[in-house]
Amino acid sequence: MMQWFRKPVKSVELGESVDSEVELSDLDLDSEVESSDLDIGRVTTEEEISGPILSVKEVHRSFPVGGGDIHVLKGINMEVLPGQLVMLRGRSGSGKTTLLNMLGGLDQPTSGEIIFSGQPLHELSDDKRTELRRDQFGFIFQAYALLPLLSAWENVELSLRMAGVPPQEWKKRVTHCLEIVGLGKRMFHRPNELSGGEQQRVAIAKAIAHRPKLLLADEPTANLDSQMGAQVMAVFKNIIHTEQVTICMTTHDPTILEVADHVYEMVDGKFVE
Ligand SMILES: Nc1ncnc2c1ncn2[C@@H]1O[C@H](COP(=O)(O)OP(=O)(O)OP(=O)(O)O)[C@@H](O)[C@H]1O
Repeated sequence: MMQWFRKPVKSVELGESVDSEVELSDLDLDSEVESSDLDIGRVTTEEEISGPILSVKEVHRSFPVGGGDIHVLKGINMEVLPGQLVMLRGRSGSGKTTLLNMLGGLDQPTSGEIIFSGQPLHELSDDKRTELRRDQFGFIFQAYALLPLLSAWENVELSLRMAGVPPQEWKKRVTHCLEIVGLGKRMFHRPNELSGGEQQRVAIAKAIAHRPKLLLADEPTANLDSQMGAQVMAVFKNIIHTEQVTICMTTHDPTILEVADHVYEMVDGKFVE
């Protein structure tokens, strides 16, 4: 059995510099987890001591372009442990999104292995990968992917409906998810009645509603100012505890790196130290 340790991380300060658009008191972080828990000491589960949730071995990805091949990923190796927040950092075009798509089963490597919770993603049929994505993965993209005519509540409910969660569970789960992202008082607002940071937090609630094991986020703070970005990161740290989710995300933003358990620096399709 492999034992692992969490690197102590600095949590995002939630109580400072409140701006007018976002009420930080909305963040009900203390209802289920003490703020001090954001840094340290939580109970290690059986799964955590049993090894990585995601294991990537020698992954390459090429795309056919104009009669030739463009080699985008050039031998990626990584391991993600349950409950970690892992960031992929690198310049535009370095291959971050290509890798994230692969980790989420949206694309297949040209060669190499991706093992998720013991299952070889790279060998699964399209149908099996679709099923896995629906049940065990959550996705957050830069553009919030919220339906503009639906309220925050309805947007989150829709994702439960699509995941096949029984209707009698929707109300409790939608309320819970919106509360843990700090939107208990904004549940019936439509996206255009919310700030960018709030919309991104609805997108997080939507992505975790069906209780995924792995959350994949592509530049989740890219369109946000630094305060809103910090709030999104605080929500990420919180849901790792409350929802037992593992998070892999891409970023350009050097100011949020300190909340990561591990940062992989990507240059031209490879990780560098
Ligand atoms: N389907 C594809 N066909 C051809 N080339 C592709 C394809 N997908 C990605 N690429 C190329 O792979 C390289 C890496 O793209 P990728 O989107 O992964 O970079 P990135 O690091 O996420 O960049 P950004 O930070 O700008 O989003 C780019 O040069 C891109 O043009």
